[in-house]
Amino acid sequence: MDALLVVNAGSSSLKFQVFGISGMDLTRQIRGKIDGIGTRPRLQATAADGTGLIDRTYDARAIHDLPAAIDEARRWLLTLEGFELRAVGHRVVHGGPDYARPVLIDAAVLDRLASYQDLAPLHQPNNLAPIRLAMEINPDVPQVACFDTAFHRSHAKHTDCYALPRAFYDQGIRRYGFHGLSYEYIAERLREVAPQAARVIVAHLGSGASMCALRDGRSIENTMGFTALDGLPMGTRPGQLDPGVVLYLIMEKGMTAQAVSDLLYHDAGLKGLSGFSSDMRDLLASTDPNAALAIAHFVYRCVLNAGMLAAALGGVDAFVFTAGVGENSPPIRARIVEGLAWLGAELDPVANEAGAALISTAKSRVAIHVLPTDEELMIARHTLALISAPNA
Ligand SMILES: Nc1ncnc2c1ncn2[C@@H]1O[C@H](COP(=O)(O)OP(=O)(O)O)[C@@H](O)[C@H]1O
Ligand SMILES: CC(=O)OP(=O)(O)O
Ligand SMILES: [Mg+2]
Repeated sequence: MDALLVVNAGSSSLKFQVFGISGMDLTRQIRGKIDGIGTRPRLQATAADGTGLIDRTYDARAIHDLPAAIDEARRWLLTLEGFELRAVGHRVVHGGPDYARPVLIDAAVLDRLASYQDLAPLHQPNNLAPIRLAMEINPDVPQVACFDTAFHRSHAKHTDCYALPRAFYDQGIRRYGFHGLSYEYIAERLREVAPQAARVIVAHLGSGASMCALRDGRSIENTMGFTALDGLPMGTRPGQLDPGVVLYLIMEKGMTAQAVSDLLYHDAGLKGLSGFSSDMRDLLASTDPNAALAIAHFVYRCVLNAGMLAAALGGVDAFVFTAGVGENSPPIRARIVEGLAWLGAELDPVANEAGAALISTAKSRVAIHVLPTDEELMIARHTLALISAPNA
């Protein structure tokens, strides 16, 4: 069968899927992921009918980073039979000022994408490594890069700029925003499940976390900026931080730029505040007061940022939870919705515990949805469209 491979390297997980292609039709054949990288690595894959193909756990040291996960996933994928690889689609977190839509990758594109490495050090190197590998192994198979930043390129300029001299904007120092493939998918789902909702806040709460304001299905604002450090607190990133803290650490505490970068990308957020884990499941299961502090901070910042996006939208018709925490954690959803009571949001606790798709009461003024995201499907569609009509 002609097949398309999708690769999505996140900050704590590597997701991969195989789609069968026939003309412009895509049929999902395999869903796979390695999550808990560096904490509790686990490789799982299922066939189209949900049958388990592999479920293997590893010692944290065996798969301690994304390159190790890529290696393991590749070894497993090579054992599959019956697929003729026709294209590979990749999630690439940063598209910089140059890429407002998916692009076919060649050596020049790859060089350009590598130049954004410092703008997304937790992701970009891991996004580009499998591209280089596939170029080496299968140089004739087309590869497509799909960007987290592209969906936000519709933002108005006054929302996109920082209050810095204009030259900095022209150099590309802008509020790009991320998780765009996820928001693009959710916007599409909302056209089916809530077509009347014009003003929507989507909370993508995973290991990386952000929120997006959708007006009529288009992104008008989000909580991330130039890099994926801004906005909400995350597994290992602090979210919004006074830049004065960075200056103080370098100028007064003598930290090197690299040490500050490591702190902000790897040792802050839930991990930094709790002192022991970046994984929300660990914090929820713990009785440590520092875990409670990390959760309270996370919930508070989510509520605060939702208020900001509500202002950008001039009111809220619907609120969507998605990604690892948003899709799977009833207690976190409950606490965030409690903080949105001022907007007229009211939770149906039974629906929330049951993991229903709609978790608000009938009289809630904001419809609260839980919609599993599907970045991989968006990547597959963009990839198929580009290889079918590369010059469109
Ligand atoms: N049942 C759960 N309760 C709370 N958090 C969960 C649950 N399941 C997964 N998560 C959280 O989801 C995160 C992974 O989300 P995901 O969107 O897959 O992340 P990423 O793509 O950024 O690697 C994990 O770090 C974990 O904290
Ligand atoms: C942009 C980003 O933070 O991505 P992820 O949530 O996959 O880490
Ligand atoms: Mg992710």
